[in-house]
Amino acid sequence: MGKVERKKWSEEFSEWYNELIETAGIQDKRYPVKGMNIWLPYGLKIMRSIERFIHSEMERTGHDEVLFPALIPETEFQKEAEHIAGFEGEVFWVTHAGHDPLDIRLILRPTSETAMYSMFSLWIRSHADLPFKVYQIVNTYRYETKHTRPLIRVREISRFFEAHTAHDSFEDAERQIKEDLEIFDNLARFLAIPYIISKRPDWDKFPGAYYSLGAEVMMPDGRTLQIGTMHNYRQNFAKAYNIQYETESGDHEYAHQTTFGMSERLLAAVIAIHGDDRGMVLPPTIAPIQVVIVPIPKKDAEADVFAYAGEIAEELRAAGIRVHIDERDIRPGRKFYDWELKGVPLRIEVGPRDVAGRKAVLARRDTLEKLVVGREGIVEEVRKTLDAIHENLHKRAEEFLESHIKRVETIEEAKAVFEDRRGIVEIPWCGEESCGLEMEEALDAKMLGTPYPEEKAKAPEGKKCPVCGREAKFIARFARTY
Ligand SMILES: Nc1ncnc2c1ncn2[C@@H]1O[C@H](COS(=O)(=O)NC(=O)[C@@H](N)CS)[C@@H](O)[C@H]1O
Ligand SMILES: [Zn+2]
Repeated sequence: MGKVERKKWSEEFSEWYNELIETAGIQDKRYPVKGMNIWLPYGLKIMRSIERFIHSEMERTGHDEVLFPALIPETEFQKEAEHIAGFEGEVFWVTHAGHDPLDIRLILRPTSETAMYSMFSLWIRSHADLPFKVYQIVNTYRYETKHTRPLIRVREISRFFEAHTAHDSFEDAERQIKEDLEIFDNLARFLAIPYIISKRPDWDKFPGAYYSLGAEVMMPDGRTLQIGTMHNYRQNFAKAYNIQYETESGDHEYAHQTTFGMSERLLAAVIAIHGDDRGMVLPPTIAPIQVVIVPIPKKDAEADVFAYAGEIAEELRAAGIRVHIDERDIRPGRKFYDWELKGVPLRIEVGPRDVAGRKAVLARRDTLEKLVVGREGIVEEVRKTLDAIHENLHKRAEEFLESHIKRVETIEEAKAVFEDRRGIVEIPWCGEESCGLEMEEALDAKMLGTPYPEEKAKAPEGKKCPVCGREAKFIARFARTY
Protein backbone atom coordinates (compact mmCIF):
# COMPACT_ATOMS: atom_id res chain seq x y z
CA MET A 1 0.00 0.00 0.00
CA GLY A 2 1.85 3.13 -1.17
CA LYS A 3 0.13 6.38 -2.07
CA VAL A 4 -2.67 7.30 0.31
CA GLU A 5 -5.87 8.60 -1.27
CA ARG A 6 -5.90 12.42 -0.78
CA LYS A 7 -8.91 13.21 -2.98
CA LYS A 8 -11.19 14.99 -0.51
CA TRP A 9 -8.12 16.55 1.08
CA SER A 10 -7.08 17.98 -2.27
CA GLU A 11 -10.40 18.57 -4.03
CA GLU A 12 -12.65 19.80 -1.23
CA PHE A 13 -9.98 21.01 1.14
CA SER A 14 -12.07 23.70 2.80
CA GLU A 15 -14.85 21.24 3.67
CA TRP A 16 -12.28 18.58 4.71
CA TYR A 17 -10.56 21.09 6.99
CA ASN A 18 -13.71 22.47 8.66
CA GLU A 19 -15.01 18.94 9.33
CA LEU A 20 -11.68 17.72 10.71
CA ILE A 21 -11.34 20.55 13.24
CA GLU A 22 -14.45 19.10 14.95
CA THR A 23 -14.20 15.36 14.23
CA ALA A 24 -10.52 15.13 15.24
CA GLY A 25 -11.25 16.94 18.52
CA ILE A 26 -9.19 20.09 17.88
CA GLN A 27 -11.72 22.85 18.57
CA ASP A 28 -15.46 23.35 19.04
CA LYS A 29 -16.72 26.11 16.76
CA ARG A 30 -20.12 26.49 18.44
CA TYR A 31 -19.06 29.29 20.80
CA PRO A 32 -21.60 32.13 20.49
CA VAL A 33 -19.11 34.79 19.38
CA LYS A 34 -18.09 34.92 15.70
CA GLY A 35 -14.43 34.07 15.13
CA MET A 36 -13.88 32.76 18.66
CA ASN A 37 -13.60 29.00 19.22
CA ILE A 38 -13.01 26.63 22.12
CA TRP A 39 -9.85 24.55 22.39
CA LEU A 40 -10.73 20.88 23.05
CA PRO A 41 -8.35 18.69 25.10
CA TYR A 42 -6.73 16.83 22.17
CA GLY A 43 -6.20 19.94 20.06
CA LEU A 44 -4.85 21.88 23.01
CA LYS A 45 -2.34 19.10 23.81
CA ILE A 46 -0.96 19.41 20.26
CA MET A 47 -0.83 23.21 20.48
CA ARG A 48 0.95 22.99 23.85
CA SER A 49 3.72 20.88 22.25
CA ILE A 50 4.21 23.59 19.65
CA GLU A 51 4.30 26.25 22.37
CA ARG A 52 6.82 24.24 24.42
CA PHE A 53 9.14 24.24 21.42
CA ILE A 54 8.75 28.02 21.03
CA HIS A 55 9.45 28.57 24.75
CA SER A 56 12.61 26.44 24.44
CA GLU A 57 13.78 28.45 21.41
CA MET A 58 13.08 31.69 23.29
CA GLU A 59 15.15 30.38 26.22
CA ARG A 60 17.95 29.31 23.87
CA THR A 61 18.13 32.79 22.31
CA GLY A 62 17.93 34.83 25.53
CA HIS A 63 14.35 36.15 25.24
CA ASP A 64 12.60 36.74 28.60
CA GLU A 65 8.93 35.87 28.92
CA VAL A 66 6.64 38.68 30.11
CA LEU A 67 2.87 39.01 30.47
CA PHE A 68 1.11 42.29 29.65
CA PRO A 69 -2.52 43.26 30.29
CA ALA A 70 -4.94 42.67 27.43
CA LEU A 71 -6.51 46.16 27.69
CA ILE A 72 -4.76 49.21 26.23
CA PRO A 73 -5.87 52.82 26.87
CA GLU A 74 -6.81 54.76 23.72
CA THR A 75 -4.13 57.32 24.65
CA GLU A 76 -1.40 54.69 24.29
CA PHE A 77 -2.90 53.26 21.12
CA GLN A 78 -2.91 56.71 19.45
CA LYS A 79 0.86 57.29 19.51
CA GLU A 80 2.23 55.83 16.26
CA ALA A 81 0.39 57.17 13.22
CA GLU A 82 0.96 54.32 10.73
CA HIS A 83 0.17 51.71 13.36
CA ILE A 84 -3.13 53.41 14.23
CA ALA A 85 -4.04 53.74 10.56
CA GLY A 86 -3.34 50.05 10.09
CA PHE A 87 -5.26 48.84 13.11
CA GLU A 88 -8.02 51.28 14.00
CA GLY A 89 -10.48 49.39 11.78
CA GLU A 90 -9.51 46.14 13.46
CA VAL A 91 -9.70 46.79 17.19
CA PHE A 92 -12.39 45.86 19.69
CA TRP A 93 -13.27 48.71 22.07
CA VAL A 94 -14.21 48.53 25.77
CA THR A 95 -16.24 51.62 26.61
CA HIS A 96 -18.12 50.73 29.82
CA ALA A 97 -17.49 49.02 33.16
CA GLY A 98 -20.55 48.09 35.18
CA HIS A 99 -23.03 50.95 34.66
CA ASP A 100 -20.34 53.55 34.13
CA PRO A 101 -18.93 54.78 30.84
CA LEU A 102 -15.11 54.74 30.99
CA ASP A 103 -13.47 58.17 30.95
CA ILE A 104 -10.69 56.75 28.73
CA ARG A 105 -11.85 54.07 26.27
CA LEU A 106 -9.80 50.89 26.18
CA ILE A 107 -8.94 48.54 23.29
CA LEU A 108 -8.41 44.81 23.43
CA ARG A 109 -4.83 44.30 22.19
CA PRO A 110 -4.64 43.38 18.48
CA THR A 111 -0.87 42.94 19.09
CA SER A 112 1.08 44.47 21.97
CA GLU A 113 3.32 47.27 20.64
CA THR A 114 1.05 49.95 22.12
CA ALA A 115 0.80 48.08 25.43
CA MET A 116 4.53 47.49 25.80
CA TYR A 117 6.37 50.45 24.45
CA SER A 118 5.60 53.05 27.13
CA MET A 119 6.98 50.49 29.58
CA PHE A 120 10.03 49.94 27.35
CA SER A 121 10.59 53.70 27.70
CA LEU A 122 10.79 53.26 31.49
CA TRP A 123 12.77 50.01 31.42
CA ILE A 124 15.38 50.86 28.79
CA ARG A 125 17.73 53.61 30.06
CA SER A 126 21.26 52.64 29.07
CA HIS A 127 23.11 50.80 26.28
CA ALA A 128 23.77 48.19 29.00
CA ASP A 129 20.06 47.32 28.85
CA LEU A 130 20.40 46.35 25.17
CA PRO A 131 19.73 44.12 23.36
CA PHE A 132 16.39 43.93 25.19
CA LYS A 133 14.42 40.82 24.22
CA VAL A 134 10.98 39.86 25.56
CA TYR A 135 8.07 37.74 24.33
CA GLN A 136 4.66 36.48 25.33
CA ILE A 137 2.13 33.92 24.10
CA VAL A 138 -1.31 35.45 24.75
CA ASN A 139 -4.71 36.00 23.22
CA THR A 140 -5.10 39.02 20.98
CA TYR A 141 -8.21 40.39 19.27
CA ARG A 142 -8.77 41.54 15.70
CA TYR A 143 -12.12 42.48 14.17
CA GLU A 144 -11.52 40.40 11.05
CA THR A 145 -14.20 41.27 8.51
CA LYS A 146 -13.10 38.69 5.92
CA HIS A 147 -14.42 35.13 6.20
CA THR A 148 -13.28 33.73 9.57
CA ARG A 149 -11.94 30.14 9.74
CA PRO A 150 -10.79 28.13 12.78
CA LEU A 151 -7.08 28.58 13.59
CA ILE A 152 -6.53 30.41 10.28
CA ARG A 153 -8.49 33.66 10.53
CA VAL A 154 -10.05 34.20 13.96
CA ARG A 155 -11.15 37.24 15.91
CA GLU A 156 -9.62 35.99 19.15
CA ILE A 157 -6.13 34.84 18.23
CA SER A 158 -5.86 32.74 21.35
CA ARG A 159 -2.28 31.51 20.90
CA PHE A 160 -0.61 34.68 19.59
CA PHE A 161 3.19 34.56 19.92
CA GLU A 162 4.85 37.98 19.87
CA ALA A 163 8.54 38.71 20.47
CA HIS A 164 9.54 42.37 20.86
CA THR A 165 13.19 43.46 20.94
CA ALA A 166 15.21 46.69 21.25
CA HIS A 167 18.75 47.27 19.98
CA ASP A 168 21.48 49.92 19.92
CA SER A 169 21.76 49.95 16.11
CA PHE A 170 20.08 49.03 12.83
CA GLU A 171 22.77 46.36 12.35
CA ASP A 172 21.96 44.69 15.67
CA ALA A 173 18.26 44.76 14.81
CA GLU A 174 19.14 43.06 11.52
CA ARG A 175 21.07 40.44 13.47
CA GLN A 176 17.87 39.86 15.49
CA ILE A 177 15.84 39.33 12.31
CA LYS A 178 18.39 36.71 11.23
CA GLU A 179 18.02 34.99 14.61
CA ASP A 180 14.21 35.05 14.21
CA LEU A 181 14.61 33.33 10.82
CA GLU A 182 16.78 30.67 12.47
CA ILE A 183 14.20 30.13 15.22
CA PHE A 184 11.49 29.88 12.60
CA ASP A 185 13.53 27.38 10.57
CA ASN A 186 14.01 25.19 13.66
CA LEU A 187 10.28 25.33 14.37
CA ALA A 188 9.36 24.52 10.74
CA ARG A 189 11.66 21.48 10.82
CA PHE A 190 10.12 20.41 14.15
CA LEU A 191 6.71 20.52 12.39
CA ALA A 192 8.02 18.98 9.11
CA ILE A 193 6.70 22.06 7.31
CA PRO A 194 8.51 23.58 4.26
CA TYR A 195 8.07 27.33 3.67
CA ILE A 196 9.37 30.34 1.75
CA ILE A 197 10.36 33.76 3.08
CA SER A 198 9.37 36.88 1.13
CA LYS A 199 10.06 40.52 1.79
CA ARG A 200 6.66 42.25 1.70
CA PRO A 201 6.17 45.06 -0.81
CA ASP A 202 6.13 48.52 0.80
CA TRP A 203 2.34 48.79 0.38
CA ASP A 204 1.78 45.63 2.39
CA LYS A 205 4.22 45.82 5.27
CA PHE A 206 3.14 45.78 8.93
CA PRO A 207 1.74 49.18 10.05
CA GLY A 208 4.71 51.13 11.49
CA ALA A 209 7.41 48.80 10.17
CA TYR A 210 10.41 49.76 8.03
CA TYR A 211 10.13 46.37 6.33
CA SER A 212 8.31 43.10 6.94
CA LEU A 213 9.23 39.50 6.11
CA GLY A 214 6.51 36.89 5.70
CA ALA A 215 6.84 33.11 6.00
CA GLU A 216 4.40 31.36 3.70
CA VAL A 217 3.39 27.71 3.40
CA MET A 218 1.53 26.06 0.54
CA MET A 219 -1.93 24.81 1.47
CA PRO A 220 -3.51 21.80 -0.31
CA ASP A 221 -5.76 24.03 -2.43
CA GLY A 222 -2.80 25.91 -3.88
CA ARG A 223 -3.31 29.02 -1.76
CA THR A 224 -0.59 30.25 0.59
CA LEU A 225 -0.95 30.80 4.34
CA GLN A 226 1.26 33.29 6.16
CA ILE A 227 2.34 31.51 9.36
CA GLY A 228 4.95 33.93 10.63
CA THR A 229 6.18 37.48 10.23
CA MET A 230 9.31 39.33 11.26
CA HIS A 231 9.41 43.13 11.23
CA ASN A 232 12.22 45.64 11.48
CA TYR A 233 10.79 48.86 12.98
CA ARG A 234 13.99 50.90 12.93
CA GLN A 235 13.34 53.84 15.32
CA ASN A 236 9.73 54.46 14.26
CA PHE A 237 8.12 53.25 17.49
CA ALA A 238 11.01 54.43 19.71
CA LYS A 239 10.41 58.00 18.57
CA ALA A 240 6.65 57.69 19.13
CA TYR A 241 7.08 56.14 22.61
CA ASN A 242 10.31 57.91 23.60
CA ILE A 243 12.40 54.76 24.02
CA GLN A 244 15.84 56.33 24.46
CA TYR A 245 19.04 54.99 25.98
CA GLU A 246 22.28 56.59 27.14
CA THR A 247 25.14 55.59 24.86
CA GLU A 248 28.63 54.75 26.13
CA SER A 249 29.76 58.27 25.25
CA GLY A 250 26.93 59.73 27.34
CA ASP A 251 24.53 61.07 24.72
CA HIS A 252 20.98 59.77 24.08
CA GLU A 253 19.80 57.68 21.14
CA TYR A 254 16.46 56.19 20.14
CA ALA A 255 16.45 52.38 20.21
CA HIS A 256 16.04 50.25 17.05
CA GLN A 257 13.28 47.62 17.37
CA THR A 258 12.03 44.39 15.83
CA THR A 259 9.06 42.08 16.35
CA PHE A 260 8.41 38.44 15.41
CA GLY A 261 4.86 37.05 15.36
CA MET A 262 3.17 33.67 14.92
CA SER A 263 -0.11 32.11 16.04
CA GLU A 264 -2.28 28.97 16.02
CA ARG A 265 -1.97 29.15 12.25
CA LEU A 266 1.08 26.93 12.80
CA LEU A 267 -1.30 24.13 13.83
CA ALA A 268 -3.59 24.89 10.90
CA ALA A 269 -0.60 24.43 8.59
CA VAL A 270 0.33 21.07 10.18
CA ILE A 271 -3.25 19.79 9.90
CA ALA A 272 -3.65 20.98 6.33
CA ILE A 273 -0.29 20.07 4.85
CA HIS A 274 0.19 16.60 6.34
CA GLY A 275 -3.46 15.49 6.26
CA ASP A 276 -5.05 12.89 3.95
CA ASP A 277 -8.52 11.50 3.28
CA ARG A 278 -8.48 9.53 6.53
CA GLY A 279 -7.89 12.67 8.58
CA MET A 280 -4.92 14.23 10.34
CA VAL A 281 -1.37 12.89 10.12
CA LEU A 282 0.65 14.29 13.03
CA PRO A 283 4.45 14.53 13.03
CA PRO A 284 5.61 12.40 16.00
CA THR A 285 7.19 15.50 17.59
CA ILE A 286 3.78 16.97 18.47
CA ALA A 287 1.52 13.89 18.54
CA PRO A 288 -0.08 13.53 22.00
CA ILE A 289 -0.12 9.78 21.28
CA GLN A 290 2.85 8.65 19.18
CA VAL A 291 1.98 4.94 19.24
CA VAL A 292 -1.44 3.39 19.76
CA ILE A 293 -1.48 -0.34 20.51
CA VAL A 294 -4.58 -2.25 19.36
CA PRO A 295 -4.84 -5.72 20.93
CA ILE A 296 -6.81 -8.08 18.62
CA PRO A 297 -8.09 -10.98 20.77
CA LYS A 298 -9.62 -14.11 19.18
CA LYS A 299 -12.37 -15.74 21.26
CA ASP A 300 -11.02 -19.33 21.31
CA ALA A 301 -7.30 -18.45 21.34
CA GLU A 302 -6.02 -18.47 24.90
CA ALA A 303 -3.06 -16.16 24.15
CA ASP A 304 -3.36 -13.10 26.33
CA VAL A 305 -2.99 -10.30 23.82
CA PHE A 306 -3.80 -7.70 26.51
CA ALA A 307 -0.90 -8.72 28.74
CA TYR A 308 1.41 -8.82 25.71
CA ALA A 309 0.23 -5.36 24.64
CA GLY A 310 0.77 -4.11 28.19
CA GLU A 311 4.36 -5.37 28.22
CA ILE A 312 5.14 -3.63 24.94
CA ALA A 313 3.51 -0.40 26.15
CA GLU A 314 5.57 -0.43 29.35
CA GLU A 315 8.79 -0.87 27.44
CA LEU A 316 7.97 1.92 24.97
CA ARG A 317 6.91 4.29 27.79
CA ALA A 318 10.17 3.57 29.62
CA ALA A 319 11.91 4.68 26.43
CA GLY A 320 10.02 8.01 26.54
CA ILE A 321 7.51 7.22 23.82
CA ARG A 322 3.90 8.44 24.26
CA VAL A 323 1.79 5.24 24.07
CA HIS A 324 -1.91 4.43 24.43
CA ILE A 325 -3.49 0.96 24.49
CA ASP A 326 -6.99 0.93 23.05
CA GLU A 327 -8.79 -1.69 25.16
CA ARG A 328 -12.32 -0.60 24.18
CA ASP A 329 -14.65 -3.48 23.45
CA ILE A 330 -15.29 -2.51 19.81
CA ARG A 331 -14.19 -3.89 16.43
CA PRO A 332 -10.49 -3.31 15.57
CA GLY A 333 -11.53 -1.60 12.31
CA ARG A 334 -13.41 1.04 14.30
CA LYS A 335 -10.31 1.60 16.43
CA PHE A 336 -8.14 1.97 13.32
CA TYR A 337 -10.59 4.56 11.95
CA ASP A 338 -10.60 6.65 15.16
CA TRP A 339 -6.83 6.81 15.55
CA GLU A 340 -6.19 7.44 11.86
CA LEU A 341 -8.62 10.37 12.04
CA LYS A 342 -6.68 11.77 15.02
CA GLY A 343 -3.39 11.42 13.17
CA VAL A 344 -1.60 9.02 15.53
CA PRO A 345 1.62 8.41 13.57
CA LEU A 346 2.11 4.72 14.39
CA ARG A 347 -0.22 1.84 15.30
CA ILE A 348 0.87 -1.52 16.70
CA GLU A 349 -1.50 -4.45 16.16
CA VAL A 350 -1.04 -7.58 18.29
CA GLY A 351 -3.10 -10.76 17.81
CA PRO A 352 -2.67 -14.29 19.25
CA ARG A 353 -0.31 -15.27 16.39
CA ASP A 354 1.93 -12.32 17.24
CA VAL A 355 2.00 -13.37 20.88
CA ALA A 356 2.91 -16.93 19.90
CA GLY A 357 5.54 -15.80 17.44
CA ARG A 358 6.81 -12.98 19.72
CA LYS A 359 6.08 -10.44 16.95
CA ALA A 360 4.07 -7.27 16.37
CA VAL A 361 2.65 -5.47 13.33
CA LEU A 362 3.59 -1.77 12.89
CA ALA A 363 1.12 0.22 10.76
CA ARG A 364 2.45 3.62 9.55
CA ARG A 365 -0.13 6.45 9.41
CA ASP A 366 1.69 8.40 6.63
CA THR A 367 1.99 5.62 4.03
CA LEU A 368 -0.48 3.10 5.60
CA GLU A 369 2.26 0.48 5.08
CA LYS A 370 2.50 -2.39 7.57
CA LEU A 371 5.65 -4.11 8.72
CA VAL A 372 6.15 -7.09 11.04
CA VAL A 373 8.82 -6.66 13.73
CA GLY A 374 10.23 -8.92 16.44
CA ARG A 375 9.19 -8.36 20.06
CA GLU A 376 12.79 -8.04 21.21
CA GLY A 377 13.90 -5.05 19.11
CA ILE A 378 10.57 -3.27 19.14
CA VAL A 379 11.73 -0.06 20.89
CA GLU A 380 14.45 0.53 18.28
CA GLU A 381 12.05 -0.38 15.43
CA VAL A 382 9.43 2.06 16.74
CA ARG A 383 11.96 4.86 17.19
CA LYS A 384 13.35 4.31 13.70
CA THR A 385 9.89 4.22 12.15
CA LEU A 386 8.76 7.41 13.92
CA ASP A 387 11.85 9.19 12.56
CA ALA A 388 11.15 7.80 9.08
CA ILE A 389 7.58 9.09 9.30
CA HIS A 390 8.78 12.60 10.23
CA GLU A 391 11.27 12.60 7.35
CA ASN A 392 8.67 11.34 4.90
CA LEU A 393 6.10 13.97 5.93
CA HIS A 394 8.67 16.72 5.38
CA LYS A 395 9.78 15.30 2.01
CA ARG A 396 6.20 14.85 0.79
CA ALA A 397 5.34 18.44 1.78
CA GLU A 398 8.56 19.76 0.19
CA GLU A 399 7.68 18.10 -3.15
CA PHE A 400 4.19 19.59 -2.95
CA LEU A 401 5.55 23.10 -2.32
CA GLU A 402 8.23 22.82 -5.03
CA SER A 403 5.66 21.62 -7.56
CA HIS A 404 3.54 24.71 -6.79
CA ILE A 405 6.18 27.35 -7.49
CA LYS A 406 6.45 28.37 -11.14
CA ARG A 407 8.76 30.92 -12.74
CA VAL A 408 7.13 32.77 -15.69
CA GLU A 409 7.83 35.86 -17.81
CA THR A 410 4.41 37.13 -18.86
CA ILE A 411 1.04 37.89 -17.25
CA GLU A 412 -0.60 35.35 -19.58
CA GLU A 413 1.68 32.56 -18.38
CA ALA A 414 1.03 33.61 -14.79
CA LYS A 415 -2.73 33.49 -15.34
CA ALA A 416 -2.41 30.01 -16.82
CA VAL A 417 -0.57 28.80 -13.72
CA PHE A 418 -3.31 30.12 -11.43
CA GLU A 419 -5.97 28.54 -13.66
CA ASP A 420 -4.19 25.21 -13.52
CA ARG A 421 -3.31 24.78 -9.83
CA ARG A 422 -2.93 28.27 -8.26
CA GLY A 423 0.36 28.06 -6.35
CA ILE A 424 3.09 30.71 -6.36
CA VAL A 425 4.16 32.55 -9.51
CA GLU A 426 7.59 34.19 -9.74
CA ILE A 427 7.68 36.94 -12.40
CA PRO A 428 10.14 39.73 -13.32
CA TRP A 429 9.30 43.19 -11.90
CA CYS A 430 10.77 46.64 -12.33
CA GLY A 431 10.14 47.44 -8.65
CA GLU A 432 7.59 50.21 -9.25
CA GLU A 433 4.56 50.03 -6.95
CA SER A 434 2.17 50.88 -9.81
CA CYS A 435 3.38 47.88 -11.84
CA GLY A 436 3.16 45.63 -8.77
CA LEU A 437 -0.39 46.70 -8.04
CA GLU A 438 -1.31 46.31 -11.70
CA MET A 439 -0.05 42.72 -11.66
CA GLU A 440 -2.03 42.01 -8.45
CA GLU A 441 -5.09 43.32 -10.26
CA ALA A 442 -4.45 41.40 -13.48
CA LEU A 443 -3.74 38.14 -11.64
CA ASP A 444 -6.38 38.64 -8.95
CA ALA A 445 -3.61 37.60 -6.54
CA LYS A 446 -1.54 39.15 -3.74
CA MET A 447 2.10 40.06 -4.16
CA LEU A 448 3.89 38.10 -1.41
CA GLY A 449 6.92 40.26 -2.16
CA THR A 450 10.43 39.44 -3.34
CA PRO A 451 12.50 36.40 -2.33
CA TYR A 452 14.57 36.92 0.83
CA PRO A 453 17.50 37.32 1.35
CA GLU A 454 18.06 40.14 -1.17
CA GLU A 455 20.54 38.26 -3.32
CA LYS A 456 17.76 35.79 -4.26
CA ALA A 457 15.45 38.69 -5.22
CA LYS A 458 17.43 39.91 -8.25
CA ALA A 459 15.96 39.32 -11.71
CA PRO A 460 18.20 37.45 -14.19
CA GLU A 461 19.93 39.71 -16.76
CA GLY A 462 17.81 41.14 -19.58
CA LYS A 463 14.38 40.36 -18.14
CA LYS A 464 11.63 42.96 -18.70
CA CYS A 465 8.80 44.05 -16.40
CA PRO A 466 5.67 42.57 -18.06
CA VAL A 467 3.69 45.75 -17.26
CA CYS A 468 5.95 48.65 -18.27
CA GLY A 469 8.58 46.88 -20.35
CA ARG A 470 11.39 48.50 -18.36
CA GLU A 471 14.35 46.44 -17.20
CA ALA A 472 13.26 44.11 -14.38
CA LYS A 473 15.28 44.57 -11.18
CA PHE A 474 13.49 41.95 -9.10
CA ILE A 475 11.66 38.66 -9.14
CA ALA A 476 8.21 39.20 -7.59
CA ARG A 477 6.07 36.42 -6.08
CA PHE A 478 2.27 36.32 -6.43
CA ALA A 479 -0.23 33.89 -4.91
CA ARG A 480 -3.86 33.45 -3.92
CA THR A 481 -3.69 33.66 -0.14
CA TYR A 482 -5.68 32.84 3.01
N1 LIG B 1 -6.82 36.77 12.38
C1 LIG B 1 -5.78 35.94 12.58
N2 LIG B 1 -5.98 34.66 12.96
C2 LIG B 1 -4.93 33.82 13.17
N3 LIG B 1 -3.64 34.18 13.03
C3 LIG B 1 -3.39 35.45 12.66
C4 LIG B 1 -4.43 36.39 12.42
N4 LIG B 1 -3.85 37.58 12.07
C5 LIG B 1 -2.52 37.38 12.09
N5 LIG B 1 -2.24 36.11 12.44
C6 LIG B 1 -0.91 35.51 12.59
O1 LIG B 1 -0.15 36.33 13.49
C7 LIG B 1 1.12 36.62 12.92
C8 LIG B 1 1.62 37.99 13.44
O2 LIG B 1 0.67 38.98 13.09
S1 LIG B 1 1.19 40.20 12.28
O3 LIG B 1 0.12 41.15 12.22
O4 LIG B 1 1.67 39.72 11.02
N6 LIG B 1 2.45 40.81 13.08
C9 LIG B 1 2.31 41.43 14.25
O5 LIG B 1 1.26 41.54 14.83
C10 LIG B 1 3.60 42.01 14.78
N7 LIG B 1 3.31 42.86 15.90
C11 LIG B 1 4.52 40.89 15.19
S2 LIG B 1 3.95 40.15 16.64
C12 LIG B 1 0.90 36.58 11.43
O6 LIG B 1 2.10 36.21 10.76
C13 LIG B 1 -0.15 35.48 11.27
O7 LIG B 1 0.48 34.21 11.15
ZN1 LIG C 1 7.19 47.96 -14.40
